[in-house]
Amino acid sequence: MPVSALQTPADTLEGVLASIRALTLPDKAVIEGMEVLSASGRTFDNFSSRDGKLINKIAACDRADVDAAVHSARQAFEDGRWRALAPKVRKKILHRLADLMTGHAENLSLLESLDTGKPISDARNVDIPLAINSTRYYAEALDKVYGEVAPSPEDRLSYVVHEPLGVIGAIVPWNFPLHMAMWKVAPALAMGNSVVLKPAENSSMTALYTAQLALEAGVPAGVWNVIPGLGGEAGDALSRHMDVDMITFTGSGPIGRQLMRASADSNLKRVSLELGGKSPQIVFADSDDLDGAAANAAWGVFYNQGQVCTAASRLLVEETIKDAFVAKVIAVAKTIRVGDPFDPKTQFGAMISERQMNTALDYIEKGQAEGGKLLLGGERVRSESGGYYVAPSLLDIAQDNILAQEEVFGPVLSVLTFNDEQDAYRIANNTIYGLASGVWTSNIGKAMRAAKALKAGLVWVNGWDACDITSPFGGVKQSGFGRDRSLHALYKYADLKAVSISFKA
Ligand SMILES: NC(=O)C1=CN([C@@H]2O[C@H](COP(=O)(O)OP(=O)(O)OC[C@H]3O[C@@H](n4cnc5c(N)ncnc54)[C@H](O)[C@@H]3O)[C@@H](O)[C@H]2O)C=CC1
Ligand SMILES: O=C(O)/C=C/C=C(\O)C(=O)O
Repeated sequence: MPVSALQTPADTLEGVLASIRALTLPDKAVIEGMEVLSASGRTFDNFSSRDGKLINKIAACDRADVDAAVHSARQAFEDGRWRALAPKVRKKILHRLADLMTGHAENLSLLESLDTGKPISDARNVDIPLAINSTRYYAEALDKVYGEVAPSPEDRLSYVVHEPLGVIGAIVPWNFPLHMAMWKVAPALAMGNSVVLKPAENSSMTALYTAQLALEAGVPAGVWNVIPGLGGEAGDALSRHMDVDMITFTGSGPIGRQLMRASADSNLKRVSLELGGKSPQIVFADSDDLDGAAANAAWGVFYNQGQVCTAASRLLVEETIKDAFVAKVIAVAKTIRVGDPFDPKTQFGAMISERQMNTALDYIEKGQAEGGKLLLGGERVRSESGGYYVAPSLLDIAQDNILAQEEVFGPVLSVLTFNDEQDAYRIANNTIYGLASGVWTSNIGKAMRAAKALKAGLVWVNGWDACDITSPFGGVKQSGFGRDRSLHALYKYADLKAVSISFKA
């Protein structure tokens, strides 16, 4: 059980390594308020992305553990130990959780960087603060959930209330482990549900740690269970469970499809899917901030080593400024400090796994084989460390190149050109995905037309990743459906009940 409170973050590589050595690494499931081994006693190996070495062995939950966790969550839901608390009490407890996460932010950052290979500075400045922010946002929102009074005859009162769904199964990925978890867990809990969370097998530790903090904050046992394990075992069993009311998921398209099949084959549980993307960033020649556009073109895809569902992986630049603009992007990319994730100065760390690294390298090779011209990077770096590092890479491609269509989920930026507005929107929309999109222009009319023309759940004009928790996040087409963030995500975890009462004398 974690015990440390506010710590001063180490500001050297040696200091971070010493802090990590001092940590107790979470490795057990959290079910009914207890840290438990898997029922079978099996574990899975958790490897470091930074150097490929074994970090620890974590409980490998399977069907039996999922049954226990869902049973615990159901009991907690039905007896009302959480749902029936006054909203102001639940709010206070979730704020207390956010306070504890803040107190433990350095440990959470260390665990996140250790598990994923992301730079410690990103974990400290982005992942963990955003996870805390989500917790606070939904703590604050939960006592503002009002129902409606519906038009009725005079001797009748008809009203509509939002009721929690019951047991929510949350399945999250490894690219922003705690951040993605709290996008789902915080609104689901705020609405009064119980949650069974399955973290990705590469990145279970911050969720396990935070579930312990939730107990300390006063979230009753059983209300938030965490079952680490393999996707095909724990994740599959959760998705097929007859007593889970909803699966909320972020991850790959193939698993998203599988979750829908599992729902259809079991109890028709709701499914909310946040899947991948091939997001375009369009740069018009009339932009008066081409330096800003270049910085966003680079960081829009290289942040988190490109492992972001909204990665701006297609740069669409107006033909007339192509060469000058691409030179600017390359200049920015060359300043990115690739290095040891535990060095606080590092801006770009390791990819999650050997598999993910090889996927990125394969795509770079295929892109070139299909005529793409490599402009930067394209190779594995820091290989002597044993970790999984790919250089920020840029390719000039044609529209029929595989890199114009398929998600790489790695640090690979593909450059395409367009001639006019309609050409830009046509190319931008020419994928199966529709998650994020961006436009750089100084023409307000063009910005408005682009916002309308782009088929995406998110459109950012003159800035990439420009929204926060207050805006809904999610996609159209094969990027999925359902939204995280904002009040829309809160209501996603509720059902509507319409009541009509006669008071005729
Ligand atoms: N939209 C996003 O943010 C993400 C997209 N991806 C995409 O997916 C590709 C493969 O990455 P993976 O880690 O393999 O993604 P994935 O979709 O397999 O994993 C995401 C989560 O689903 C779970 N899962 C896996 N198989 C499952 C099953 N049969 N039933 C239920 N849950 C299951 C995993 O354990 C993990 O918790 C990446 O290269 C990337 O293109 C991956 C992670 C996040
Ligand atoms: O915008 C953010 O804060 C991060 C979003 C990342 C994802 O949803 C993802 O990569 O899955």
